[in-house]
Amino acid sequence: MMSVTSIARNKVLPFLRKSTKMQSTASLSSLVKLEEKQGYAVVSMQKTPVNSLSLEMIQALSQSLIELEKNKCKGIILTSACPGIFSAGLDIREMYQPTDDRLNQFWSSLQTLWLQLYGSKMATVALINGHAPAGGCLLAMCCDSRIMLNGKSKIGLNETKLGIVAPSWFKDTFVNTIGVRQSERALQLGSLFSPEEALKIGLVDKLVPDMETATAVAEAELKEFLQIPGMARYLSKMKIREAAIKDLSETREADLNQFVNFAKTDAVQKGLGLYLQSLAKKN
Ligand SMILES: CCCCCCCCCC/C=C/CC(=O)SCCNC(=O)CCNC(=O)[C@H](O)C(C)(C)COP(=O)(O)OP(=O)(O)OC[C@H]1O[C@@H](n2cnc3c(N)ncnc32)[C@H](O)[C@@H]1OP(=O)(O)O
Repeated sequence: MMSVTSIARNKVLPFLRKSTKMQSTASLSSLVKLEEKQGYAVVSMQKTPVNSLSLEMIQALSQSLIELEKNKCKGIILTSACPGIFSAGLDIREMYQPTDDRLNQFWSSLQTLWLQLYGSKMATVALINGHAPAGGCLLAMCCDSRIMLNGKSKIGLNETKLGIVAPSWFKDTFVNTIGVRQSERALQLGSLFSPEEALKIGLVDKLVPDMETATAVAEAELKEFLQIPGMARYLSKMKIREAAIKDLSETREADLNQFVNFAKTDAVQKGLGLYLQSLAKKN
């Protein structure tokens, strides 16, 4: 098995682990690119056009983290290869008129990815090089630090604008990042923030003017985290995150049932259908 450190610089890592529920190696590796750098890896989402988090995309991200941790990778920069978009969040088509089996797999895979990334022993930096609504914002918040490209992109948990409700673990991640009051307001309003606004409320840590600067700043940020003794850094992170992680770990089944029942209601299905139409009409 190839290790992250043994592959040639910038070479794409194949996905090697097999699982009955997981997609094939070829389909997963086309969605996420892993590049080895000196002592860390860049994880680029490359599901065109908008890195929507479909079941396959979620599993590809999960699989990447499994491989990286197995290969003793110490840190990652999570970013996007899609111009102008970090991630458009959950693939709305997964929730619209789904089959029960697929909807279950979809949500359960998302729970797994959140538990992996939010609780990762690796140091994690999100390089948010474009829009990051809802699930895209969640992915970024799972990281230890967020660098955002300044410009027209927006970031936030906009679920209520779609007539859906961010689950407790989305809320916990938000509260742990920006605090209770800002979260209460932004969750209700489904606020999407400009990079400047996101910086002001602590949703992102640094802004960068262009991609060249972004890469350098993200690398420097990751190195700062990696200079700290790993166990001390990880256990300190867990002091903040462990309650939320424990909560979902202990209530996964109930959370899954709640999501499935909620997603299948007529009101939610109608709302998602209209939202999909409005996205399609734009083009
Ligand atoms: C009682 C309590 C119980 C609680 C339990 C229930 C909990 C349920 C919670 C579920 C949580 C959901 C979290 C989410 O992530 S929902 C998704 C939210 N995402 C969005 O709102 C983003 C929508 N997209 C956009 O705003 C824009 O696309 C963009 C990201 C700003 C990019 O704009 P741009 O102009 O560049 O691109 P287009 O809009 O033209 O899009 C290109 C094509 O991509 C399709 N698209 C976009 N986003 C999505 C998406 N999220 N899922 C699927 N498809 C998407 C779009 O339709 C275009 O497709 P087309 O080319 O075929 O027209």
